[in-house]
Amino acid sequence: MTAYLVKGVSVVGAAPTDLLIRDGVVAEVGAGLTAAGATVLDATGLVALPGLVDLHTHLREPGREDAETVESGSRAAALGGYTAVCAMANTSPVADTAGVVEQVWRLGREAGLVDVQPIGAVTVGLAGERLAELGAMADSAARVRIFSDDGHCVADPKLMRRALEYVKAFDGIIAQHAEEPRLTEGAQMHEGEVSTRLGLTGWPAVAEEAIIARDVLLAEHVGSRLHVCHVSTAGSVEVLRQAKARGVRVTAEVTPHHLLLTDERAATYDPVYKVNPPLRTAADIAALRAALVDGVIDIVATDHAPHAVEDKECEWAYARPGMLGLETALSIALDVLGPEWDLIAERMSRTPARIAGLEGHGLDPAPGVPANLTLVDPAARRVIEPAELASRSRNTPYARMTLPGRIVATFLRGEPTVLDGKAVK
Ligand SMILES: NC(=O)N[C@@H](CC(=O)O)C(=O)O
Ligand SMILES: [Zn+2]
Ligand SMILES: [Zn+2]
Repeated sequence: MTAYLVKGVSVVGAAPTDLLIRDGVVAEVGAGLTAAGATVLDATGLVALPGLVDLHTHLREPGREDAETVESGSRAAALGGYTAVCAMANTSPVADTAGVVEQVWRLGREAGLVDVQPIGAVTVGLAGERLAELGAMADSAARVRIFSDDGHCVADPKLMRRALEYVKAFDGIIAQHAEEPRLTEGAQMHEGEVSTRLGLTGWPAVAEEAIIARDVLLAEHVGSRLHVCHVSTAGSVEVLRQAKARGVRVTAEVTPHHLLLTDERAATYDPVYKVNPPLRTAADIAALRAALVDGVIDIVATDHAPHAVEDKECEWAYARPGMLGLETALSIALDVLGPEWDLIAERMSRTPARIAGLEGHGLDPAPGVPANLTLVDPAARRVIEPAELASRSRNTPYARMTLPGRIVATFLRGEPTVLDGKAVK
């Protein structure tokens, strides 16, 4: 195993120092380190962050390997600075049994680029009718702790209650895609001025807010853990703020795209901007940013949703919702938050690792800590070229945009997965 001596790096924004990475851990931290035989990396001007952790990734394997595989998604993640991702259950077949979650977990191990933690489905086939084998998935080799029907809402309140009760036994979490389906029938975009102007059926904010309000009450009643996926409205932030103030065990995520892009993008009719929940208004964005800073929203999660060309390059109404996120998330966070390294580390690494219970992740580089970390060049700017992405899909909403920040290197347990901005394997 090669040792790496990282010279002159700023650890989470602190004064420059050196890091010695050896035998899978950060062996030493301090100025003027030397180490015979170590590969020296000049990290002048670079910032070291704990490896990023994504609580919400769609890897599409099994079933849609043309859009993404565990391996291609893992490579995209590593290039984005991630060392761990949680893989959503809406694959084909659905990850609703011990067999499927173990398959995804094993594929992640074989790829060896990030730790892939499968999320299990809440209901059989995501159909919302009966609970999947939550206990068997929890007891499997994949040790599933987060369950989600993401892509669909667990709309039945009784089923949601039973799911929350069931996972309480092993301190599991239900991650809800909050969308009251009766309020979003035929919806194509955010319901508001722009949808009226374009004549497209709207997806009202209340469809999200009503489910979050219900679910925080259910979680409070049961005393169980709820996680809210891709929060997108100012009203949702207020519901979460009140719930947290009462001590409800709820955590919430926001995506990079909901922090940056508005519903005005739909006026292009380019389906790359079609996503669930839909892009909202500038006022929503302002509320989401403030909530991310004050902690009402706990984390940034990508909702990386790769789609094949035929599912995206078609008429808006027929296009699948979703956009890529892994390779651009850190850049969007930098753009939105500025070089607030401690906040970025908190929202993109430490807190998601803690929520998901991922051991060895989300820890700042320090002596003895597993070397799961990423090196960022904050001064670099890059033009996003879809064809250059490692994802098998091309549906990035940031095509040809110039974004700040570049991932220079990523280490997983002391082994580089990215060096000099390129994937190592
Ligand atoms: N976000 C999306 O628009 N799409 C996701 C599903 C989801 O996250 O709801 C997908 O699987 O493509
Ligand atoms: Zn969703
Ligand atoms: Zn999703």
